Amino acid sequence: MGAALRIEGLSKAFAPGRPAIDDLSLTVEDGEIAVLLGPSGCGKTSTLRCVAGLEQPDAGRIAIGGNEVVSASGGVFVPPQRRELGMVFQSYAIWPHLDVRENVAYPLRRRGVSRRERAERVDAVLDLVGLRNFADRSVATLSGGQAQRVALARSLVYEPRLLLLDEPLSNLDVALRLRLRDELRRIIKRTGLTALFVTHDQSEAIALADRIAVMRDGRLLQFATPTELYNRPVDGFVAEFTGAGNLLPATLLTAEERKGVALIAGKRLPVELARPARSGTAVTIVIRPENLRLRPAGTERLDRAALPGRILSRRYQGAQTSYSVEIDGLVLEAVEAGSLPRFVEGDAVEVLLPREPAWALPSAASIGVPPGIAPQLELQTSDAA
Ligand SMILES: Nc1ncnc2c1ncn2[C@@H]1O[C@H](COP(=O)(O)OP(=O)(O)OP(=O)(O)O)[C@@H](O)[C@H]1O
Repeated sequence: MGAALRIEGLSKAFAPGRPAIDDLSLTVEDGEIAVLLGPSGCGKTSTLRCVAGLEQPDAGRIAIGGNEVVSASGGVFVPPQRRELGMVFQSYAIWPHLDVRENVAYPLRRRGVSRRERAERVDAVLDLVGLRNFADRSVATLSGGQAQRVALARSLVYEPRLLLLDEPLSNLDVALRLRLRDELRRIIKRTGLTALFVTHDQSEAIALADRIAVMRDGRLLQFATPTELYNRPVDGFVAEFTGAGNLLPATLLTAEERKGVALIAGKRLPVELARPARSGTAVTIVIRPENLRLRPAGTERLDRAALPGRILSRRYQGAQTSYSVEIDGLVLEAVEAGSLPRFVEGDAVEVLLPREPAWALPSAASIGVPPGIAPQLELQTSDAA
């Protein structure tokens, strides 16, 4: 028994020279929810369709549960109906002339499952998706969220080897989408199924996934847990695509292996390096706005991690307020939780940098600080503790 899903060297081009999928490799473990995340046109749906057997790749291999279903070079192509997959799409695709129970029972009827077993399995799966009381309702009378749960129940009822979901929540209103995404994770986890889920919505990916695969231009940039991805993005694109982030230019004062100290707005900041780099190298520091703290200027002794600044603008968002803060020529974004904003435009504030080392990416260009400059820069910090 191999991994639940193994994709190796997958490539597909619909037009010459413009690959929709570009040498993509990905392994999804048994019982894992993997999410393909990326901007429109990056190749998420094409990848899912290759796994489903709705598209033939130009190169690469796909194995489901250890069984090869596609090998472009080996001439293997198992048709979709023999891959034992569950599929849920944006459009619910349920039969309008059948009631809820008949819709969910349909795949079992097609597989020749007995009437009695059908009834038991349909009841169990309707319980799971919270639609037991709707079993005899016509699907025409259901809300969007209920209809999508019927589609989900129908794809779960025959216990597929792999569940494929393509933006299944995107037709629903915001409140329902948020509720159903949490429910969806709970339901999939209770069945123990392996799932591959496509979305362009980073908050949906973070809430649903065990691991997220970020794609751009057909390529896989990073495949990692939501916390790893959010806190240790491999590059600026992943950092920005996974949520708001401050990408700040800085210079490494010291560096050893993956640890270092960077100079940012005249302050020394401990950093963790995405890739080993030498002192004097230009880096980009990634700090999430919610990891910065604000306090009124002059309330306490200016300590090592506090940067004096001024509020440029604020955006009140109800549960939180976002601030743009100007610090020594840099503009930082900071977020404060709570429904009452504490600062107004023009306020003098201090920005407290996180205590734990900040994440530093190699910058495209190194500014190459000449030897001897770094110690001088260090002396400029008012309180180099
Ligand atoms: N059948 C097709 N014929 C021609 N080009 C296609 C076809 N399907 C996809 N493409 C192209 O391949 C690229 C990847 O498309 P794909 O649908 O996989 O992206 P996606 O990441 O799922 O985007 P979205 O989030 O908008 O659905 C796009 O440039 C798209 O235009």
